[in-house]
Amino acid sequence: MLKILSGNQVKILDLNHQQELGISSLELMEKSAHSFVEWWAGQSFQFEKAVAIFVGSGNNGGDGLAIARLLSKGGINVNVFTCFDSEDKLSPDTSTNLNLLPAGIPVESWTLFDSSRYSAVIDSFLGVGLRGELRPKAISIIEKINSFLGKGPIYSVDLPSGLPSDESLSNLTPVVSASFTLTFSFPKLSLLFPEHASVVGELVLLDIGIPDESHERLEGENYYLQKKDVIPLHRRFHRFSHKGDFGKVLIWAGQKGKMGAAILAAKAALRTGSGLVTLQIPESERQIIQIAVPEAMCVFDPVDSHDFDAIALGPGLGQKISVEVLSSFFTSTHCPLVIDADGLNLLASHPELIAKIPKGSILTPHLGEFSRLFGTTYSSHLDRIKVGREFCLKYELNLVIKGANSAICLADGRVIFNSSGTKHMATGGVGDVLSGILVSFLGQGYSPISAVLCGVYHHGLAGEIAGSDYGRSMIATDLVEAIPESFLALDID
Ligand SMILES: NC(=O)C1=CN([C@@H]2O[C@H](COP(=O)(O)OP(=O)(O)OC[C@H]3O[C@@H](n4cnc5c(N)ncnc54)[C@H](OP(=O)(O)O)[C@@H]3O)[C@@H](O)[C@H]2O)[C@H](O)CC1
Ligand SMILES: [K+]
Repeated sequence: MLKILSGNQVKILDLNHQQELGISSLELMEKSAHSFVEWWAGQSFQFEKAVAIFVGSGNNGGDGLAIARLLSKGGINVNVFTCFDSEDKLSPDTSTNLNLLPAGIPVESWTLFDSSRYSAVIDSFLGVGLRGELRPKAISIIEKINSFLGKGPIYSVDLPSGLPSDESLSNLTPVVSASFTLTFSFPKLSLLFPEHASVVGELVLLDIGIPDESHERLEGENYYLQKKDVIPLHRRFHRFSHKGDFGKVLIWAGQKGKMGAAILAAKAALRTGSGLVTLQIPESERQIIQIAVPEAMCVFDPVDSHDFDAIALGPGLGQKISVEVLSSFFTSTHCPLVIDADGLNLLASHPELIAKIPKGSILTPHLGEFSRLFGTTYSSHLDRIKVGREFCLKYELNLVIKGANSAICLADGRVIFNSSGTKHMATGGVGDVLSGILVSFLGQGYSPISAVLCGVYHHGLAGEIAGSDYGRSMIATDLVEAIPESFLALDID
């Protein structure tokens, strides 16, 4: 799995890579520029006017100069806008790239940029080298770049200029508001925070040939979950496998008027491959379940939890369950649980029960549920993750902080950011689907860590698949129906 390093570690990463493979920093910059231009070529852009490229004096600016040369070579009309006072301020590789720029490319001061004359802007002013408060001139440059907003796309190189790589900003005013951020080697941590979504735009990770192992050798507990990581975690079944091998799961969910949550969770568990799904629901609501999900069984009284391989608790449940019932359920249950929605709200009201939850269980709060569970509203994702991580280490639980790039805090102290998903998943019932997917993997004998990684990744991928068909019209049922395609995309049968 790809480790997410800090901005300060980028220089060490590059140096190690250079020493091991004999690649110079200039060659690495060239690779970065090539990866950007290859991505660009795959987008089939049709721009009528020129592309403006803002370049700073550090290596982020050097990337921009190399990109300018390569785009121009490919027939694209580019103008370079320099964000430095004198050439002796340039980093050595940036200076080399300025000298390599073909004579025909106009090079002007950033002050002369007229937003009406360009079709697109590339922002390679500041990258991971930003330190401390932005100086006034840098703020003016960022405002100049942002004067292009509404006139065309802004492509930020590595980071939107002004965004620190590892901090959470409460005020995003002096930050470039990118349409796309194309980040090299690993996603910088701050690109994954919900409070920065408006300046990051679409996030694209570009490979510049530094292997995952080189990242792994450096300190850090944050990781980025990708398709290649998830494939080997799946259990393989054979032709003699029977429905018992695929697990017996219980979903304790639903109340009058909220049976949709129970239906979505049950359907998701079945589509993820559960052999037997039982719903624990109020008896008055049984008909809707038997009609909507004929494959599922229903029970109406508390059951013996030993009969199940995994249990999900919470979707549409309401909060009428007594603390005594919940306490004895946790104490008598030994299989891992998935706790969501009202299950989390019950825990928020009775935090003394948290220590009784079976180890390895998975809690899946969205940001609102997270605030209730931890008793504070966090505006900084960095703070949220820190608290979540300590919680998981203390109680040996796993936590999925849901959202774009869901952050998964594992019981072993790692924090894993998911790469799959789409903005179209922000619709009712999508969380219930995740509960069903997770309990299904747990029931199939996956370890809690494999279950949470596979589950969160599939959920996002199914969302992408359904989103590509339905766009903003996507509903949670479409996501359930896309689960089979997400298995096909990973070649899991
Ligand atoms: N492995 C990789 O990912 C590679 C990434 N590359 C690119 O390199 C940059 C990092 O380059 P670096 O030279 O370390 O730093 P930057 O270009 O991001 O920033 C340096 C400039 O920032 C100015 N600065 C710093 N702090 C401030 C501030 N508070 N206000 C205003 N300006 C600031 C600094 O100016 P000084 O006057 O302080 O020197 C520099 O101008 C990375 O992001 C990638 O894009 C490599 O190309 C290949 C490998
Ligand atoms: K930048």
